[in-house]
Amino acid sequence: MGHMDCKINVVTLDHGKGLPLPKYETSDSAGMDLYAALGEGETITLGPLERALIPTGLAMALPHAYEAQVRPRSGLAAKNGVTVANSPGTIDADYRGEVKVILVNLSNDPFTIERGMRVAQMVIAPVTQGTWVEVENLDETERGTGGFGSTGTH
Ligand SMILES: O=c1ccn([C@H]2C[C@H](O)[C@@H](COP(=O)(O)OP(=O)(O)OP(=O)(O)O)O2)c(=O)[nH]1
Repeated sequence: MGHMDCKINVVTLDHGKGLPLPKYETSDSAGMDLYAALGEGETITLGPLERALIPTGLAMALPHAYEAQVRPRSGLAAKNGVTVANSPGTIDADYRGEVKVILVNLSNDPFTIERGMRVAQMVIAPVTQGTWVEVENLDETERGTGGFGSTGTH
């Protein structure tokens, strides 16, 4: 079965010019890696617990009822302790600004970001919007109000 297709209009911004568009690395990759669209020779160094907004050089128009999620790359997180501070970041379909990655360094060592580095990944997903139905009582269930570790304790 093929993947759902989602055509996304994209504009490449100046400082990202020359970088490839993000792509799926394998035929079944869920996310496309986002490149740091820093200027030629520009670097950003994150000290321990520091964060920064990393430009991707992309402005896009997702179709109605889609979103994009900015998620960490597991390699960066495991090797360098560098992750996405607001993970998953939410890109709304009506957002026309530059997509940015909020990277945070959770390690004890400084981490330097260079132009073209793959700093995060972006997953395209369909959006469901909920509609409230206000009622007096909720139906009864086996779980009831139990949560936060309530199962398996008796
Ligand atoms: O990691 C992210 C998260 C958000 N955005 C952009 C796209 C998104 O559509 C917009 C607003 O994001 P969000 O709703 O998460 O931010 P907010 O703090 O609630 O701001 P706003 O009041 O502008 O909605 O910012 C990014 O570029 N990267």
